[in-house]
Amino acid sequence: MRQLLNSTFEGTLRVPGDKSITHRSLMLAALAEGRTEIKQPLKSEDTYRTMEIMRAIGADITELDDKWIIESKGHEHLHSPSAALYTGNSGTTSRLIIGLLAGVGLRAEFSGDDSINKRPMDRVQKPLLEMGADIRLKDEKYPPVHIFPKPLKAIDYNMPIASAQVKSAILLAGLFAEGTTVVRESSPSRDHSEIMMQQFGADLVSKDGVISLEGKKTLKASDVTVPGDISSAAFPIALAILKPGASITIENVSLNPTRSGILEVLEMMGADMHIETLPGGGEAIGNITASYTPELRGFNISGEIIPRLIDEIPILALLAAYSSEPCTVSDAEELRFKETDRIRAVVDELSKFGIRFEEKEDGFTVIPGSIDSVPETDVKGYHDHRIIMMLIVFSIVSDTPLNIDDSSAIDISYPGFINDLESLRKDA
Ligand SMILES: O=C(O)C1=C[C@@H](OP(=O)(O)O)[C@@H](O)[C@H](O)C1
Ligand SMILES: C=C(OP(=O)(O)O)C(=O)O
Repeated sequence: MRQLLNSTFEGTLRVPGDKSITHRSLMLAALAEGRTEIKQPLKSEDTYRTMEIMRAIGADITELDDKWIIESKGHEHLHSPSAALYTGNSGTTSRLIIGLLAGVGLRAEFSGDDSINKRPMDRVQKPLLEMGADIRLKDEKYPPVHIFPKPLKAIDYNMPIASAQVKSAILLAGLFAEGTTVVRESSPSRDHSEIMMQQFGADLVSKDGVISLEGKKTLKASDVTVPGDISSAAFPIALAILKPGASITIENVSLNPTRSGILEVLEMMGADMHIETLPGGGEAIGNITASYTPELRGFNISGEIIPRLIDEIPILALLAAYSSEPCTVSDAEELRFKETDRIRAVVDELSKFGIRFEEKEDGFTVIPGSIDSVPETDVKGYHDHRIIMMLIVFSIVSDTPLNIDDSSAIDISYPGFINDLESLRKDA
């Protein structure tokens, strides 16, 4: 990483495929009858956990260089796994497979790594119990999760939190339930499951925050081309904005409005950024060019935008530290239930450099003007990919080595991160 210091960054990049879309395409391909090609999938720790689980329940998956081919005889031919499943560090795998396994009517048990085994699963269990599922949790909240086969009936569910993982688990179960499953959201969370279920032939309508899905319909295989992940793109974009002389274009990245809240905040901050939308159906895609912006304005975000940028808040905190005005994030208590408590992690690590925060239960305010000199410092990554990549961007922007205890978790979502930055490096 030290080779990235004292450089500037210029050029064009394609970030790896979208993690949320890759997980869902593996799951829907396993449930559908026929052959699905997933083009440009994200090959990362988290998506391999989903792949292994789809194999363990009977999907036939071939990995080629630039695509995965999934052949399945449909959900009726899937079977209970012969051993306990492992979801690693992946919240999306863990939450979504509860809905999928209960929906198909399989018997299974799973747990994950130390972080997953501390993340709440009762948020998914609750609506599924209402559907008639039999799901048991450790201490009524955590993995190991045990799922037993039971017939399901549709429910009408008001989402108590904005969570695409909970919504998707209900919809995956609803595919096989008797009746019409309805999910009501007050703030829109990412809608990849809805878009992809429609593509695979589900009878699903989504309008004004109400999603209705008819149960007991057979899915048909359908090819998926995975766009670049805007959550991964956020790191080189932030680098471009903060690093004098930098200008980076990210091509072919998801611009789905339920994911692109970060771009709205960068506009509020007055970042030098140009967005070009590309034609196509389904998921919105485009190219983003971001360039060094010497003066950044503040922001104050809360409410409906939060789920649309939830994974970008660690890197937004770094951008906020370089702003000339206060920056406030509220209504983001969900950050405390991610790979680590991301509010604590951001505040604890960035405070080491004199960056001043007012921490709240549901977010923080960053006080302007607090960065002056950045000394070489030991920092912690908490085995959280988003925290680690934020710290790496900070190190590069400040031209200061930051000694991160362990960077291996980058592979959870963006295995080629350092190489991609290296490819953009121009010696200063
Ligand atoms: O459904 C998904 O693919 C995801 C939903 C979000 O989690 P929540 O549903 O817990 O908000 C997000 O933080 C996570 O990275 C991926
Ligand atoms: C929170 C994340 O993922 P997951 O919930 O799938 O572990 C993330 O990718 O930032």
